Amino acid sequence: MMEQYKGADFGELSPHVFAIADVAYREMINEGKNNSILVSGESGAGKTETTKMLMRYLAHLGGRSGVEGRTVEQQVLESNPVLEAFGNAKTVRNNNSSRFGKFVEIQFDKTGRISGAAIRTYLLERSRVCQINTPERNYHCFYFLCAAPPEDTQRYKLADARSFHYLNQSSCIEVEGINDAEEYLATRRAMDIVGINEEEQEAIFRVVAAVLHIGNINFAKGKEVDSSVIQDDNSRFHLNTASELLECDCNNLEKALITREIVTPEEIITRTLDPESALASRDALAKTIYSRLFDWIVEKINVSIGQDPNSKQLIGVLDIYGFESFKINSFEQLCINYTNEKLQQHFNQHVFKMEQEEYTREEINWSYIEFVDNQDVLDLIERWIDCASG
Ligand SMILES: Nc1ncnc2c1ncn2[C@@H]1O[C@H](COP(=O)(O)OP(=O)(O)OP(=O)(O)O)[C@@H](O)[C@H]1O
Repeated sequence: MMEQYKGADFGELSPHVFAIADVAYREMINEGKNNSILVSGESGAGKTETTKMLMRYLAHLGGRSGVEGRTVEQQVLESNPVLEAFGNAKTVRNNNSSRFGKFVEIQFDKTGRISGAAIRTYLLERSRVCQINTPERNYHCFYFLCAAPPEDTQRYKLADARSFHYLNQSSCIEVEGINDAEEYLATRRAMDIVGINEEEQEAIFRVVAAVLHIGNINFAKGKEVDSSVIQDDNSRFHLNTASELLECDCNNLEKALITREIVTPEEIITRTLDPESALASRDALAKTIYSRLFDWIVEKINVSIGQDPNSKQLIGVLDIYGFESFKINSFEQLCINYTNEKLQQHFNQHVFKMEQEEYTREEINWSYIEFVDNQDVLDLIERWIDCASG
């Protein structure tokens, strides 16, 4: 199929993602134009799969066969399983839903060969780390790690996924078509290819396990008013294990969870927290650690793939998270849907509005094409943001 679309005139063959990638590549080569491809659609529509096909096609056109070692295109393609393990989860709509936005910039040299790449990610859904509902799951990597070979799970003091609060809030632990044990090994192999070494892999999974242990730390009321203590021996075990895995002092970790420091111009005031606030601070810590781990992995992949400082030509592929509407929508859905509306407006602007204005200007006889203009939706959200920010 790739061969058929290679160099074919746009529109000559049936519509296909390869046709879009082909025209982007040809224009870049022939006219020196950089191009970006926006892959949009609601959640589960097939954006991520389409993005992978676009990248495979670009690798087919600009790849360097016969090159020794790991090529840029191989690393870019192999970064998908790694990013999906840490940034994708089962949702109501999609068993492998991307919970972040991704912009992949593929750089080419003068001869049209791929010479570097950069991956930028946006807005990982942090709330999922601590809160999930049936029939959804948390991020895949947690289940992969719980299903790892015994020597690995023992090292991280892990047990069945059902024993962890961050996973057992949903009754969905296994997903049809996903073999967590095999995926764990596949993720490790993909990490090797993208240049994450054994020691770094250990550190990554230590942090993943630590997040699970943090989620099992519970609090009881302390003697003082509005204070709390570690609930029982079980919670203390998880606190100790989390601090071992994170290589931090156990007392400091405990203090960080049950107190809050308020910095004033004069002094730093330490206040104790009631059990409910301590739980909130536990969850905030888990979310922050996980999202920073994700950013670190992306950064690591980028360093390993490498950028071409001399590259003048590039093709960007944007895979955003799709539009979502649940029974209860949170701030995250507002951000996701606002982004989608904004991109839809960009599409409307270029495909309908500007094009038709040009027809009018040039007095071309054509029949007006109706489209749903979502400007009112954007006005509503943007004016609300303006008001909220004062
Ligand atoms: N071209 C395809 N061929 C076969 N199956 C596909 C194809 N595209 C998508 N699918 C199926 O649909 C599922 C959802 O696709 P994908 O993850 O690409 O959706 P998405 O639009 O990126 O969703 P989200 O916004 O939730 O990340 C895939 O896991 C796969 O099972």
